[in-house]
Amino acid sequence: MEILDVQAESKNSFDAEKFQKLSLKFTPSQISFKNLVYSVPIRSKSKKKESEHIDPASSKKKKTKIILDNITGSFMPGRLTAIMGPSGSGKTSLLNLLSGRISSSKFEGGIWLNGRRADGGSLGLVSRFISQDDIMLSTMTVKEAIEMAIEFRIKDISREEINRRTNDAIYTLELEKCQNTIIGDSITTGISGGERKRTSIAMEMATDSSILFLDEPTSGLDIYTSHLVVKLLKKISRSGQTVVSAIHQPSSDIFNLFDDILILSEGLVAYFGPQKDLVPYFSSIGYQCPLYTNPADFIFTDVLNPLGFDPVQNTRQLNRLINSQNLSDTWNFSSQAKILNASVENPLLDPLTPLNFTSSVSSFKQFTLLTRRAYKSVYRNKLALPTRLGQSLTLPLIMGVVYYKSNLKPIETQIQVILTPLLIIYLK
Ligand SMILES: Nc1ncnc2c1ncn2[C@@H]1O[C@H](COP(=O)(O)OP(=O)(O)OP(=O)(O)O)[C@@H](O)[C@H]1O
Repeated sequence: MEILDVQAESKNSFDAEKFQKLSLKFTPSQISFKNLVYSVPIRSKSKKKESEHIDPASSKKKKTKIILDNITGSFMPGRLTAIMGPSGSGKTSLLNLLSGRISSSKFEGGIWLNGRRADGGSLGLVSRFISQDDIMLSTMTVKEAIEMAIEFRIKDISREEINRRTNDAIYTLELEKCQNTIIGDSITTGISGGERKRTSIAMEMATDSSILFLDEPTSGLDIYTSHLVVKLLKKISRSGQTVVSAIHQPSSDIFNLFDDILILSEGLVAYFGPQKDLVPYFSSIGYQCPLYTNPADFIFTDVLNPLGFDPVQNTRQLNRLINSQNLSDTWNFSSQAKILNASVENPLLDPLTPLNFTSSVSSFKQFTLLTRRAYKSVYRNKLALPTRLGQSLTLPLIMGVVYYKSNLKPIETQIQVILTPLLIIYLK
C-alpha cells in the first residue's frame, strides 16, 4: 500500500509559526480526539448496532445503541475539514461532542485543545456551532443580528470595535446587499435562504472563536450558493480558524474546496486525511474511482454501498454494518491512521491558557440586550402589534363590564385591581 504522509501534508500547509506571528483576535486551536465512543440507551428493539451493556452502578443490563465507535483524529487551524457520510452515520453527533454540547460524562475517550484535556465548558467557550436549523429573530436586520451576537458574547467591547467586526463579517460573507434587510420568516418575507445561512456564519465568525463547527451549511441551497458558502468557509479558515463542516454529498467543485475529509459510516471511520489523498487511498485498498467521477459520489455509491440498494431492510442494514466494519478495520491498520494517531499525541501548538477562552457578558448586560431585542421585535412585528394592542384594550373593557356595579367591598376592589393586569399579562 502506498504510504501517504498525512502528518507531513498537514505540516506543509499548516504553519504554526505563521499563525503565531499574525495578530489574531483568537488563538489558533488544534482539536484532537482519541477513541471517542458515544452510545445512547434504547428502549425498544432496534436492528442497528446494539450491545448489552452492564451498568456497574445499578448491576442492571442496559441496551445501548452505539452511535460513534472509536473515533480518533485531529482538526487543524487554517484548514477546512468536511465530515461526510450517509444519513445517520454520526456526523451531527460527532460535532455535538466536539463542541461541548454533549456532557463528557456521556461518552468515552478524550478531547484535547492544543494538547490540553478539554471538557464541555472549555469546548463551548473556544468554539461556535452553527446548526442545520439556525434560530434567528425574524424582525432583526442582518446587521443588527451580527451586532447583537458580538455584544452578547464579548465582554467590555467598544461601539467602534462592534462596528468594525460587523462590517468585517458583512464584507467577508458578502452580505453588503442585504445588511439592512430583515431576516424574516415563513410569514414575513426577508432575506433568501443562502443569505440566511451566511448571516448565521457571520454571527459566529465575528465573535472571537478559534473553532467553527457547521452542521450541513449547504442544506436547502442551490449549487451556486452552496459553492459560495463553502468558498467563504475556506476564506474564514485561511484566517487561522479551525473550520469543520458536516456535508451531505457535495458536488466535485465543492468537494475540491475542502483540505481534509473525514468519512463516517455507521459511526466508524472509513477515512480521515487530506482530500487530495482520498482517491489514492481508496484505490490502494481496491476501490478504483472511475475517471471524471465526482469522488464524493464514488464514496457514497461504490465504497459505502457496494451492493447497491437492497429492498430487504434487515439484509440492507446488516450488509452496511459488515461493510462499514471492514472499511474501518482496513483504515485502522493503515499507515495513514497510525500517523494520524501519532499527530493526536503530539500537538503542534502551545497549550491554550484561560485567557484564550472568551467569557460571556454579565447577566445584567444579557438582560438589557434581550429586553431591547424583545422591544424591537414587538414594535416591528406589524402583524402581531395590532393584535396585542387590541388584546390590551379589550381585556380591561371586558373586566370592567363584568365588575360594573357589582357592589365590591374595598378589599375586593383592590384584589380586582391587582388581578386584572396579572390576567392580562398571563393571557398575552
Ligand atoms: N439521543 C439519541 N437517541 C437515540 N438515537 C440517537 C440519538 N442521537 C442520535 N441518534 C441516532 O444516531 C445516529 C446518528 O445520528 P446523527 O444525527 O449523528 O447522524 P447524521 O450523520 O448527522 O445524520 P443526518 O445526515 O441525517 O443529519 C442516527 O441513527 C440517530 O437516529
